[in-house]
Amino acid sequence: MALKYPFETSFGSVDNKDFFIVEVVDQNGIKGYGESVAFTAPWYTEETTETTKYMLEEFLIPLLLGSDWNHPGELTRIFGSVQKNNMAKAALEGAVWDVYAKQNRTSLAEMLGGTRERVEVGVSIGIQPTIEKLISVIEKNVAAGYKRVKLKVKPGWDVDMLKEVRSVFPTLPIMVDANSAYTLEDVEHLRQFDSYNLLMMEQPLGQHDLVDHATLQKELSTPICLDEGITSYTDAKTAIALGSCQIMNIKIGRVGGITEAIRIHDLCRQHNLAVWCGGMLESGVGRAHNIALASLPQFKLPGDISASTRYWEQDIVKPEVMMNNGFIQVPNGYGIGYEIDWDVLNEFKVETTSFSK
Ligand SMILES: O=C(O)CCC(=O)C1=CC=C[C@@H](O)[C@@H]1C(=O)O
Ligand SMILES: [Mg+2]
Repeated sequence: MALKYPFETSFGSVDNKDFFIVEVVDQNGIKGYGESVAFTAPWYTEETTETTKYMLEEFLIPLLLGSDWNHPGELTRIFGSVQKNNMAKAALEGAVWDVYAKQNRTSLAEMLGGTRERVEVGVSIGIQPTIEKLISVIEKNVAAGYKRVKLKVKPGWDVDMLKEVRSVFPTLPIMVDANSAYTLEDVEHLRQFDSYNLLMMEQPLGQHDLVDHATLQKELSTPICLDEGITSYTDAKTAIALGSCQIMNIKIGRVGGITEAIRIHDLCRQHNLAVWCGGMLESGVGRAHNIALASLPQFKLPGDISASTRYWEQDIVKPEVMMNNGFIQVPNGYGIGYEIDWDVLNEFKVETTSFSK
């Protein structure tokens, strides 16, 4: 699916999202859906759309079909014989969770222990060609109702940019995401970010460098949030023990599924760290999973879960995901609470592969 606008980060630009939808059907014909969230190139994590497909076809689907289990919460253990490949695991596990909620005639949000009727959301804005263009993009999103803005930063597009943005939007809740564009040698430079009253600074340093993030957090008053650095419950436990961050971004795909995401949520709740739900430029299917997860109590900060229209001319779910005044209503229909719009999905479909028990 072509994005409405290219999404530029410190690593490069995404113009299209090439992904697949996993459909799981139970013995009674109940269908659940999951989405692979990896990109076509491995810049964000090591996975790509094609590695996800390979891991599912060769390992994860055969494991699912060949094992005995009663609850989607058991899949993390069953998939444990495959190392990493979290986005592949999450695509399948998410579809099973959807079936399970539908079998139990409840919404996915309720099944997961969600407590919110609506979730607060913000918008993530990529690097723009000019400051003027950035300011007009922010204006447009604020006018649409988004109340928190995340700005991508990299060396050369950071403090000067923030100074100008802050002069136009003095009170707007703003955060930045560096996708590991800095090192500890930049500490004096990064200290300047403290002047701009930022909600947080997301993943400034190396992807898995929890030690350097802990050192940096002691130097900055801006809270550090980890994204790429948290790929499991164990990472979250280590980051908390070291003081590597004050906030965590939870992405279902990055941590290997909903079950692991909830374990991290519960751990952060025990330690009083706020979490929020990150995005991967998903279609409506992945977005629906994010909305359900973000209804859990420790999701205390707005997530990167924008409306379908922010990225897509036409989404593959009906109704499309809608944002109203900075909030998305948590659907109360069974499962993910959105239907697949097959007319639209079939227009984008390249191939289908089926597996059965
Ligand atoms: O899906 C969204 O709206 C958020 C997108 C977003 O900010 C990101 C998606 C994927 C990789 C990154 O560039 C970035 C992030 O790091 O959170
Ligand atoms: Mg990020």
